[in-house]
Amino acid sequence: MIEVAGLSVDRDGRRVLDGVSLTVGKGAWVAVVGPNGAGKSTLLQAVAGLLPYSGRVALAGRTAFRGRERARTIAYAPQNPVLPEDLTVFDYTLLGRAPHLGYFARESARDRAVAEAALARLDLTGFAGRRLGRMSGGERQRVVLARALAQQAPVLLLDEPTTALDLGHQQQVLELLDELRTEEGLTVVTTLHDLGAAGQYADELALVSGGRIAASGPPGAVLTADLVAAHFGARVRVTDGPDGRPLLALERP
Ligand SMILES: Nc1ncnc2c1ncn2[C@@H]1O[C@H](COP(=O)(O)OP(=O)(O)OP(=O)(O)O)[C@@H](O)[C@H]1O
Repeated sequence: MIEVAGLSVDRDGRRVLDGVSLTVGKGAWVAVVGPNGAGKSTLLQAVAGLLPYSGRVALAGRTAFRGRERARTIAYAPQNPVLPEDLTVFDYTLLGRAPHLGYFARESARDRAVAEAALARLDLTGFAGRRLGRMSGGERQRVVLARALAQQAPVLLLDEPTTALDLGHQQQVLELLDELRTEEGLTVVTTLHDLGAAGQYADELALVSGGRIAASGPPGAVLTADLVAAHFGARVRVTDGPDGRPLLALERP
């Protein structure tokens, strides 16, 4: 579903991604992990077509998109979105339907139903009439995810979708993404700072470090104490969980 080959990106004249290659199959969940400034968000933005790059990015075999076609293929939720403070939660979520509307067309009853369903999945039904400027950080983050879901694109690119969420909502969002890919065949790419969550949910991890892919593969191959020490400068103990997925615990140096 996503094929990235030899992807390089320069920002302010500095190479921040250098020859990155990554393949994500339909229905797969790849977690992009790595230290601060490694290039994770840049990778997602380039795949979403929001940054100029060199190299190849193909989505469902296509490299060129016209108009709103890309937005019908990919829903992207940024790490730090700028939200219009006066817009209501419902109207913001409804913006996710824009790629499906004809020019000058109004949203249909079905578009409104899709937006309502997305809000319900993120526990936000009671907030539909609230203005975005009056929401907490975690509530706003869930609204951004609701808008991405309302887009009904087959590929979800989510930059740190759980950072502002309390533990219960983190689990809810991660379970929801798992359900979307296993039951509806969506392809999911997330950046995740929480390596434990990445190891529990993704089927593959891509470790980005210094603008390159330093390691990739199933969670057990990437979440090793040595790789975590080498790329994050952190000391962790890794054990096998009951399902064979790695469990990480921080160890004091
Ligand atoms: N708008 C920008 N203009 C110029 N340089 C940028 C911009 N955004 C990010 N960078 C630089 O590009 C590099 C990669 O940044 P990026 O945001 O992709 O990292 P990241 O891995 O997502 O980091 P974090 O974990 O801190 O979110 C960093 O060196 C960063 O300073």
